[in-house]
Amino acid sequence: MRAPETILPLRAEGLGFAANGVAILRDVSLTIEAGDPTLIIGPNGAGKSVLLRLLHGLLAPSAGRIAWAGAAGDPARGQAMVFQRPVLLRRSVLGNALYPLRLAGLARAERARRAREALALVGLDALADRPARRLSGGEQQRLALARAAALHPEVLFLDEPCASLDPAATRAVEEIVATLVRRGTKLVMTTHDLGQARRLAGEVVFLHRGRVLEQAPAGRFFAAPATPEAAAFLRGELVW
Ligand SMILES: Nc1ncnc2c1ncn2[C@@H]1O[C@H](COP(=O)(O)OP(=O)(O)OP(=O)(O)O)[C@@H](O)[C@H]1O
Repeated sequence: MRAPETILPLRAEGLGFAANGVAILRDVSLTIEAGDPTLIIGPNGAGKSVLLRLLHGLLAPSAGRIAWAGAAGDPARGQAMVFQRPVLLRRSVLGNALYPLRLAGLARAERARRAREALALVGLDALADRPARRLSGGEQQRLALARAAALHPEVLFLDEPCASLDPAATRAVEEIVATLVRRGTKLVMTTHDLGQARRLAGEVVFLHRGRVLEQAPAGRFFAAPATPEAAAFLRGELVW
């Protein structure tokens, strides 16, 4: 069930991030609205992961600000994140799905219901009692998705969730993600896989050397990128 008060749009204004005196993100301003998935793409080292971590609140910006709507609520409650390499607890598959629900303060019966529902969503219900760390890479990533989905976030951040998966496992993750999108979850995702970006994106944020060069509807971005850097990236000619 969606919280009655939306936390979107999410606005970043003049966002900067520097580490050890090196600017990694510079003057990033963008608005993320409810609706179709936002895919953040760009060459290796462009700052995609750093941007996602800033938006999620895992990193603090060195400059600028991030503002969620629905200030009355706690934005942390409306969003969840899945990482490239999931960190699973040394407990069962079900135990992993239950854990964040307990942290969120949900009642026992509701925790059990949501965890079971999320495991069914990702096709892991039959493996509920297995030790999570013995799952395959693809299964572990599906469990990480279940763990996040069980929180019923309005916004789900995914950082290269398929980077270490084979094509079949990648397809499975994409199907789960598509189901979440159909259910109304706003997806904000980084990927280096242009095919995946084309399959999933409603809009594209193109990042290059720490700056947002384009934010555009996916159809327009892929058909007619507005900057020479994006055009070169789409041709496979921009490596940094
Ligand atoms: N906490 C940090 N401290 C110092 N440097 C960092 C930190 N996080 C990221 N970087 C550097 O910032 C740059 C951008 O990193 P980031 O991981 O965001 O890029 P990316 O676009 O996600 O790249 P990739 O596609 O290779 O994952 C890189 O040069 C990286 O080494």
